[in-house]
Amino acid sequence: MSVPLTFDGKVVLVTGAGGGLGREYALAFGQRGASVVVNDLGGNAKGEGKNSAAADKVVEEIKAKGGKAVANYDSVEDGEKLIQSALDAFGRIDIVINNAGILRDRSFSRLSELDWDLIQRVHLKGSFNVTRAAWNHMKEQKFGRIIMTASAAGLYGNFGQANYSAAKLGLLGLSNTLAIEGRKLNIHCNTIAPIANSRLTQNIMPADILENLKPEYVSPLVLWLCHEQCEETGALFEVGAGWIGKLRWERSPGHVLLRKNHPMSPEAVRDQWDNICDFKDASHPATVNESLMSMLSMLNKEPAGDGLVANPTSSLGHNPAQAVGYNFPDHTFSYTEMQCILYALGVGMSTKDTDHLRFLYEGHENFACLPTYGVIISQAAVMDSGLTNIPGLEINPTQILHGEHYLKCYQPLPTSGTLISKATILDILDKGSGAVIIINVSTYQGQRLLCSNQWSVFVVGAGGFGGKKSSPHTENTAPPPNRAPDAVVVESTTKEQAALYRLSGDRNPLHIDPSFSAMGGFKDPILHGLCSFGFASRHILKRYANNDPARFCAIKVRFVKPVLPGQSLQTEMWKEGNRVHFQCKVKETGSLTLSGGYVDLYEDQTSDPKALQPVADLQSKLVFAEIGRRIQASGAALVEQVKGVFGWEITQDGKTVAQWTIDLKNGAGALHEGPYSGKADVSIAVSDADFMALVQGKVNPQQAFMAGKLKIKGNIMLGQKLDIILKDVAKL
Ligand SMILES: CCCCCCC[C@@H](O)CC(=O)SCCNC(=O)CCNC(=O)[C@H](O)C(C)(C)COP(=O)(O)OP(=O)(O)OC[C@H]1O[C@@H](n2cnc3c(N)ncnc32)[C@H](O)[C@@H]1OP(=O)(O)O
Repeated sequence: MSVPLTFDGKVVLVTGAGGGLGREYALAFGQRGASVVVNDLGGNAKGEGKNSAAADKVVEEIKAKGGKAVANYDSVEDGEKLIQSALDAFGRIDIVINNAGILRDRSFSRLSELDWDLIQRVHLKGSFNVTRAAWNHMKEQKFGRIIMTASAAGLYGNFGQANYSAAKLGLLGLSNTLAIEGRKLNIHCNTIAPIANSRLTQNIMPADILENLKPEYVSPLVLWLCHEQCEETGALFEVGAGWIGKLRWERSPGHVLLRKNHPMSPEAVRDQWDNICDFKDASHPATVNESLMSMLSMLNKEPAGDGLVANPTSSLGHNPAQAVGYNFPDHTFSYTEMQCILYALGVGMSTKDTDHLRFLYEGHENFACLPTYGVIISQAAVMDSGLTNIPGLEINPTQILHGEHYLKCYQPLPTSGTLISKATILDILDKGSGAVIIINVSTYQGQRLLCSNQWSVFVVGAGGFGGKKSSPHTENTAPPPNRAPDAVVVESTTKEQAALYRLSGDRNPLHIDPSFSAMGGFKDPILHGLCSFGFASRHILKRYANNDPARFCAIKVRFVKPVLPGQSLQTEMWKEGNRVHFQCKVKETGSLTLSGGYVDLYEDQTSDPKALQPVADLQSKLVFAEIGRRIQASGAALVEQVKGVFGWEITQDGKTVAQWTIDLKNGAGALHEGPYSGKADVSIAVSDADFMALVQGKVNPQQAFMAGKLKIKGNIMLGQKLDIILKDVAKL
């Protein structure tokens, strides 16, 4: 035998409980252990008069059966008083049954404003007042059950009941939203439409069924919906004569009328009327999101271009030009080795590739940060302050796509540190189908510029504001040479690629939340553009720069089509001097996703020392800069562990004129000098004469170092693993 449902310890308020359905609910709750507040004003069906007898009688009935009950005679318009009765008598309120109601039936032409107002005040506002007074108590105790009473007149309409129908369907709307707001608080709200013996039913139902329209056939549903075991919320039931049915919305698949070259017009609606009203393949949206998504899925079936929905309502705000020159607040970004590793995983690196280990393992002797991590640092400078708070701009976040990107690296990124970024809106372009916001971000470590980024943010549907079409400030893409690619790499992204990539910082819901991406016009969340960019750039770094981050100078690309997590990326590369042109396709579909891309590489000095260019007249014009290659040193076994390659570059008028590298594979005696303590910032010391000889390529830097003519100066702490970062080049 199943366990009976009881309500011990629970306090129930039933409004309009002096007779009919309300009385039945009150008795049933009382019988099953609940403490009951029996509310009834004691007026007649039209809401006239007052009489305490009805409520008192029900209280007595409950008590006679051993139950607990008190009476309340207030109008539901004074909701606070009803709840106060429950608190005064029983100390809490758990369940509210909004049942009280009156009728003022008249055909619509005779309906007065008073008829309208009275009905709204008792049914809709009364239920609101009572429920709101109970809400915070339920919220605090994390339990609440609420019933709203609608009616078939509200669901379907009924002659002479315009006021009543409106209030009854209004209660359903109220209940739907309370169910959403209460879900996390364990407050459930459901609506019932009891089928009563009325003029409506009298004409269409057989007499034996009408006899069965008894209140005791409704209360079991109400009790179940109010029990703590019941999970149902936000639902609507018709109930009567021993039958219970659940209702939901049904929507026809509908028909998209707006197409390229086919404007919306009343004639188009007329011509498609049958299709609009055809319920074959109907859907049953239960939430706003579901409703929107099924609508968008219809739109996506239409050829609106690249899977995107035309969005004629998107705009860029009242004064886009005002935003040009806007400076975002300076942004501080701190990160550790772990974030470098997380980013490397996010752009598809794997321990399956042993040469990826230097980006995935902080203990690796050449552990490094991928150069494209610079995009994450720069993005935070914009996103942390937000694109939606810029004076003059009003951007719909669901319409933002990454259009193009340019990254220039001046120094390899440290594997941890605190960097400062400065971001500015450089220009805003009107591209017709969208607006492009160009944002420059420069990232510094102290005073040294490490990298700069140029973001082209495409706001779909926000064009046509009369702005300029192009900007002299933008870095341009470059088409690939007209020949078959020199190299092709195909690599699969995973289904979780976007979920993993976003952990590095780009939390745009477009890449994870189906309802958000649906609002952007996509069937499924799409991969971050910069994730595909990360894949492609490391394909090039591996193929043409031996995975050496110090050789990565710059990258530019346009995002032409979205990629879905799980699709494979095919990077096609063409080498032209120090520039590697590239483009990326989605292998499964063959469509181009990254176009006009290029990576510029710094000269390779490690493999070909002879490539060092002698420079004639540097004496007074040298600008020193370090290229920041890192050496790892650790503890007692310092000599063996100080391995690797380091180097620096010299620039003249902002251009690189010489780069040197030194291989420490054979030991680094100079590091043995001095007390090993303190910080690990070091500099290079070299004499004037040796310096010029080095610059002119007359001396091999490796030999100069081994001969002690080139020294590393700085302190190292024993017993700790350290990154030695070349800070400066100093002349002795
Ligand atoms: C700093 C923080 C900012 C954060 C922002 C980024 C946050 C991220 O989380 C968001 C992402 O990662 S989104 C994913 C990556 N991006 C994409 O998938 C976009 C793919 N591209 C498209 O869909 C279309 O190209 C599309 C929709 C962009 C354009 O298609 P259409 O509207 O059909 O345009 P079309 O008719 O081809 O061309 C019209 C004019 O626009 C120019 N244009 C086209 N694609 C562009 C693009 N990708 N970038 C910039 N400009 C672009 C065309 O050149 C043309 O202009 P003109 O007439 O002057 O030649």
